[in-house]
Amino acid sequence: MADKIKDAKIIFVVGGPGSGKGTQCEKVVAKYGYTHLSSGDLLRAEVASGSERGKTLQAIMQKGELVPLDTVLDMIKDAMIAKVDVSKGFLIDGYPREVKQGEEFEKKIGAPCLLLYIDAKGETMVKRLMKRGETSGRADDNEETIKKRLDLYYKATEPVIAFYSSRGIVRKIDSELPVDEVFGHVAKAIDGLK
Ligand SMILES: Nc1ncnc2c1ncn2[C@H]1C[C@H](O)[C@@H](COP(=O)(O)OP(=O)(O)O)O1
Ligand SMILES: [Mg+2]
Repeated sequence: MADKIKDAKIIFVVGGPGSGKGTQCEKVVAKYGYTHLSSGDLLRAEVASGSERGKTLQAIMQKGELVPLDTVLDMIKDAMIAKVDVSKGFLIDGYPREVKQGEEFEKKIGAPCLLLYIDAKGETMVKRLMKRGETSGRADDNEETIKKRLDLYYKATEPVIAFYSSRGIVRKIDSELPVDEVFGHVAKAIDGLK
């Protein structure tokens, strides 16, 4: 099983909260038959299940902090194994948040062939999240937590981008554009994969 995952295409999708990662991943799934795994969605599903682990996670996420590395990674790996036979590849959305997470992912699962850096301005992300908060029901889509998530994002993500840039696999995507135009650039990056 683990070997099969190694043969699959793995794309990291990185960007701030509200930058449009989920929106673009959905479109990639529809066009390319990839499996979309959002670390945030996996964690929220665990919270919704009401398990003990879910309760601990909820407390961390409500504060806008990062969940322990091994927890996220185990959840991603389990989800990948479940889908490996029916996927053209995997979109790992919202991960890695830190360089260390990326290194652990490669040790336990495999190496990414592409990192899509979904880039929007801070003010744009806040606006989109406030709007999403009206309907998302997400405990972290409120103004105070949004600010914390953005601060943490900027601190933690810049080193991640630098790390993978040095490998030449980062494609920066301007996510200020309308959704379909953003997707045009995303599709170009994926079509460029061998
Ligand atoms: N290019 C774009 N232009 C306008 N709105 C966008 C956009 N991409 C996403 N949105 C909207 C959809 C959501 O309500 C909100 C956040 O998008 P999302 O895909 O949930 O972000 P993320 O998964 O990165 O947190 O912004
Ligand atoms: Mg998302």
